[in-house]
Amino acid sequence: MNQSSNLGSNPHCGRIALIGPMGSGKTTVGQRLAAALGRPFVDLDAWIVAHAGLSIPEIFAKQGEAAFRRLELEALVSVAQDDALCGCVCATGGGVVETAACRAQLSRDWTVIELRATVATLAAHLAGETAGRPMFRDAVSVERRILELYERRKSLYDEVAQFRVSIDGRTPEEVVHVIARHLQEGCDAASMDA
Ligand SMILES: Nc1ncnc2c1ncn2[C@@H]1O[C@H](COP(=O)(O)OP(=O)(O)OP(=O)(O)O)[C@@H](O)[C@H]1O
Ligand SMILES: O=C(O)C1=C[C@@H](O)[C@@H](O)[C@H](O)C1
Ligand SMILES: [Mg+2]
Repeated sequence: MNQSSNLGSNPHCGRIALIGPMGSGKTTVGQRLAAALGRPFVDLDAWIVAHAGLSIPEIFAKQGEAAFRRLELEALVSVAQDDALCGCVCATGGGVVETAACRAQLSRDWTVIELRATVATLAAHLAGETAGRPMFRDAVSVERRILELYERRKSLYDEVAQFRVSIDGRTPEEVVHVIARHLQEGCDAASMDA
């Protein structure tokens, strides 16, 4: 299924950014969506790790969260300016919306799609994977931290997202299908999927 020819009518339909909390499937869905659309895929977290030569926990530990957020902005801007990544699907990090300049960049140059999930779904997806993650450091419980982060970021996701997809009870392939259909409709459909 190569649908890239259907995406030209909307000025934002060049680059596609997936946003949403950790564990919502941005990387998993992003890879599959890019393959389905015949577009390049880029994962912002992986881009940062490759360019910094450090893992994300190492960046947080050695340079702090503010430095990570600067790298995240640098990564987003670089991807947006890279001709080889024209029309790419980009899986962002869960906290990309915390930086105002990232939100401005996303609003200006990207089709932004938010993946939404309940705390239970996110916790299930992250099971066994939260131990080394900086945002789960000192967390009382995984569920509590997921909720805290979501409450802090909810309005920020809302500010930049043009379309929202609930992933609860859907396979990655089903999520891809919902997004691809929305893009095919020229991004004009309702802002939340049915
Ligand atoms: N719709 C889905 N159904 C079932 N499992 C899923 C779904 N989406 C993602 N997963 C699983 O959840 C886990 C987290 O997915 P993924 O790494 O894609 O999330 P992410 O949003 O990129 O997270 P992060 O912000 O940490 O990068 C993976 O094990 C993945 O296989
Ligand atoms: O939610 C967050 O703040 C983060 C999410 C991950 O994707 C990484 O970008 C990093 O661990 C920070
Ligand atoms: Mg990811």
